[in-house]
This record gives sequence, structure tokens and C-alpha cells, in this order.
Amino acid sequence: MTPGKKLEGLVAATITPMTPDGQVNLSVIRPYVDYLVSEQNVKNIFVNGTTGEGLSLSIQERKQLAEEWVRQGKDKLDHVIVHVGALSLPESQDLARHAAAIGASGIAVIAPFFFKPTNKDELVAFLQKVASEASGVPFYYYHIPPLTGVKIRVEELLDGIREQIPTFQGVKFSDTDLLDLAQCINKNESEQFAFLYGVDEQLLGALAVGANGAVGSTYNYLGRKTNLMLQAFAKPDHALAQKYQFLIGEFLNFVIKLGFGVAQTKAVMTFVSGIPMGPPRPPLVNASEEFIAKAKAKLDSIAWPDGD
Ligand SMILES: CC(=O)N[C@H](C=O)[C@@H](O)[C@H](O)[C@H](O)CO
Ligand SMILES: CC(=O)C(=O)O
Repeated sequence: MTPGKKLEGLVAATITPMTPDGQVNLSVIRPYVDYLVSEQNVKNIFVNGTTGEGLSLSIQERKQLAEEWVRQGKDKLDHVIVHVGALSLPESQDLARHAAAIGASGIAVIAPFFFKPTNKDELVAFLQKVASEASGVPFYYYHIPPLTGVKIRVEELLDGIREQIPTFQGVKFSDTDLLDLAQCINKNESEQFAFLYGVDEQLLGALAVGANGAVGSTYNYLGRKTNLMLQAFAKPDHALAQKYQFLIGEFLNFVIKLGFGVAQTKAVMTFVSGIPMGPPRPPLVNASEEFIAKAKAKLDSIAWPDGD
């Protein structure tokens, strides 16, 4: 890993590989890291988040996974961010201490989503109690209101956050509210926070308002294409960037209509990479054979501007 390097560009939200009988399959992580780096040109990962089924794993499993990703990412990846959010504060603190001890380059926390914070101060107080257990480790707030039900605007949350959480480093922003994202960037430009967008279907809109990069599930298998979109945007060649966004959107729009979630992401990653991701953990159920056939045909049918 590269200490001190600002987090930007693409971050793959890693899948948790499982054996056919539903155990975590650590043996696949080494080839998975090599695949991301060499085939997708993605050198940052976000472990044990939504895509990684982090909240469906035991604390022990989460620690084993974090250790294995850090071990296999050594000298290959730039950043390994470990999601340590949990409903139980002591469990989240335990995971934060563990992430610090194994040398993770950052930690991230979602809002607790059973008993929920009702305002900004309650949320920040919870985050602070986790962040302070990993005092040298950059801290990211993981904003994902569609799944947590916690809709506190990030723009509001950021007000004075560095005083409460000195390690605060940025936000993984998984919401469609681009006004909120834009106001975060507008207000915090000078503070050098990283704003990483998490709705892959509309990343280009977030780039236009100044997002520094993106964390998402699709960068596991569309990382190379999305990197070409980032390059086109930076050049700037907006027509080319739009072309990539439209085609990425064409695939996602198609699979979303069929029903698209973590189970389907596991299936898509398996057929694209050839690395077996295995089944999801209940209550999620395996993608159907019909889904897999249709998703594969759709992906194969796309004529990318770079000729693939
Ligand atoms: C809800 C969810 O899983 N969001 C992911 C990250 O935040 C995204 O990467 C999506 O998987 C992606 O945008 C496809 O809908
Ligand atoms: C998508 C994402 O960022 C996550 O899996 O947590």
C-alpha cells in the first residue's frame, strides 16, 4: 500500500467470495487482487461493505477478510479501506482497532440502521466513538440512505466535523442527491476531503460537480471501462465520457430491470473474471441461470468505444 497517497479514482467494493456451502473462501483473494490490478486497472478496494455482505458476516469473518485483503494487497494496491460499521458500538470499535492493527489505509462506517440516530449530533457522536479507536487511520463516513434509512444530509454532517473527528478524511456518497454532494464539495474544497461517489449508473454527474472518485460494485468488472470514462472526462472529451456512461448505464439499466443486487453482482463477477465468487449469504439468494444468461449476452453485445 502507498501511505499518505490521497484516495482518488476508482475503488472496487469487494465481493466476499464464498464456497458452495456458504463459508468465506479466503483462498480466492490472492487471484482476485491480481485480477483487479492487471485486468481492471483498479488499485483501491473497499472491504466488507454492502457488496462484501459485511453486515451479514460474523466479526471473526470480517477480521479474517480484512487481514487477507491487506496481506494480499501489500505492494500491489494503493489503498485498502475496511468498512467497520456495525449496529453494536463495541463491535464496531473492536473492528476499528483491528483494522488499525493490521495496517488498513482507512476505515469507513455506515450509520447504525436499527436504532437510528435522529440528528447530525447523534450520528457524529457514534462515528466519533468508532474513529477514536483508530487514531492514526483516515476515517470515511459511508452515506447510503437507501439501505440505512438514515437521511441526514452530508452537507450538514460535515459542519465542524474535523473538531470532533480529527482523522476525518472523506465520504463514500451512495445517494442520488447531487445537490447535497455538490454543496459538500463547495464547502469543503479547501479541507481536502475525498468525496467518492457510489451510484455507478450516474458517476459522470458526480464528476461534473467535483467528486474525487468512486467506490462501487461495478468497478470489479467494469473498472477498465470506467477508468476510460474518467480519462475522457479529465482530458476533457465529454462526448466520449458520455458514451462510456451511456453504455455502462445500458448494462445496469438492463440488469436492474431483471432484479440486481449483491447476489447478481457475484454472478456477473464470476462469469467476467472466471474467479468463483460463490453464493450470497441468506437472506440473499443465488442469481438465476436465466439472469446469468441474459446479463452475459447483454454485456457481450455492447460495442465499447475502445473496440472491445
Ligand atoms: C446499493 C449498492 O450496492 N450500491 C453500490 C455502492 O454503493 C453500487 O456500486 C451499486 O451496486 C451500483 O451502482 C449498481 O447499482
Ligand atoms: C458499493 C459499495 O461501495 C459497497 O459495497 O459498500
